Amino acid sequence: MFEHNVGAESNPVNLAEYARLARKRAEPSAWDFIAGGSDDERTLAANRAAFERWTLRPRILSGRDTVDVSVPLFGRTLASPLLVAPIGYQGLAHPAAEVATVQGAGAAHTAMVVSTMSNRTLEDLARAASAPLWFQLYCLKDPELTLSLVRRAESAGYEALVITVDMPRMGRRERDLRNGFALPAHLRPSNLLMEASPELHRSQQGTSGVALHVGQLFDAALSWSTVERLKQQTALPVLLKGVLTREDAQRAASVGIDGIIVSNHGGRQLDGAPASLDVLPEVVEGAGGRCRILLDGGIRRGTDVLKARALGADAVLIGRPIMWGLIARGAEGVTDVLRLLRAELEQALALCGQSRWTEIDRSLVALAPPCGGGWSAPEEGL
Ligand SMILES: Cc1cc2nc3c(=O)[nH]c(=O)nc-3n(C[C@H](O)[C@H](O)[C@H](O)COP(=O)(O)O)c2cc1C
Ligand SMILES: CCCCC(=O)C(=O)O
Repeated sequence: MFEHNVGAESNPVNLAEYARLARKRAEPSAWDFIAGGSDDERTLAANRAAFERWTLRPRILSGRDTVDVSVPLFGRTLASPLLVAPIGYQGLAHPAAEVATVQGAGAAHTAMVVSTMSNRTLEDLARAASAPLWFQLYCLKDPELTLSLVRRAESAGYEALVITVDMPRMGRRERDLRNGFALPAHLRPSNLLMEASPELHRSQQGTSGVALHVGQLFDAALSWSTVERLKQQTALPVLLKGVLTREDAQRAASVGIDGIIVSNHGGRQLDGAPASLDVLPEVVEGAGGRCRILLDGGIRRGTDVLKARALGADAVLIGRPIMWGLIARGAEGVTDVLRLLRAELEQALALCGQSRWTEIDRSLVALAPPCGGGWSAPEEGL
């Protein structure tokens, strides 16, 4: 299983080794913020366990010696089906924060989704980019401030708008409550031009500064009408991030949403929500071919990416492993994590007797026979 292969740490050869290295280097409460999930962290563990339940069905003697993992998506061809997931407050991981991630992703020819809660402005990040950028939007209580973020992203050349819909309020992350986690004073939510709220930076055991800030700022009454209005207000492709049911996929498709990201926010929101991989087939069915389908949560190996494809994903997003690379080695670490994962994906594709990402179908996977041991969540929240 994923964490069993952890060996040399100075020169990581897989993502688990990056996790080890990053954990040693990170400030403990920042590590907890990044690694943790909500409540009992069941959904966090479920995301990984879901991949373990599927096996691959390799086909032999294919006679093909090339692999092509490029993906046509929203009018452009991405070099690979990997995207960097939106992650807020990357200054916790590295002094250069999102600038290093954008540079690292660019060097790996990988598209990146920039969070509303980035520590560097979306304009600065656009200037540092050499691969496509998408903008992730948190809908704020103030609709004008929300719309101004969309306009800024459009002007700066972002190519898609990802509206995160699973955080009308923040999940209870008990690690953060225990640590009295707050954002260090030198880190700011730079896209919000106002002064940051003092709560965000106030550390007090039993509270999370980040959660208090979300309570003040985010639209807790976020609804379909807000999403539909935003869809009308922008010409960018619009994706909803955080869809987990057939019903919501049907509705998203019926209001003209261009893409769905099947996600439980990396197990950080509703604990008890299903693993994203487990609900991928029903979301694909609900969307009925009308939206592109992406998935995130628990992807740590190239074979995981392949399984997500076989069950219906057009592309996938990578969250925490990007932070492991960033903590361990800055921009180079981000590039290396993405290169490792892509190399694993290409290797797995070839060993499955396939040559094209776009041609993979459901016949590539089968449910694994139940094994006695079961999955236990690694303490690191890997
Ligand atoms: C530290 C951290 C910060 C995150 N910040 C955001 C964010 O600002 N916006 C968002 O839509 N999702 C955010 N997410 C969720 C990720 O985009 C993604 O859904 C999740 O991390 C994927 O799971 P994985 O970490 O197992 O790959 C964050 C996740 C982490 C771990
Ligand atoms: C204010 C949101 C912080 C980033 C986030 O989405 C998360 O921690 O999951």
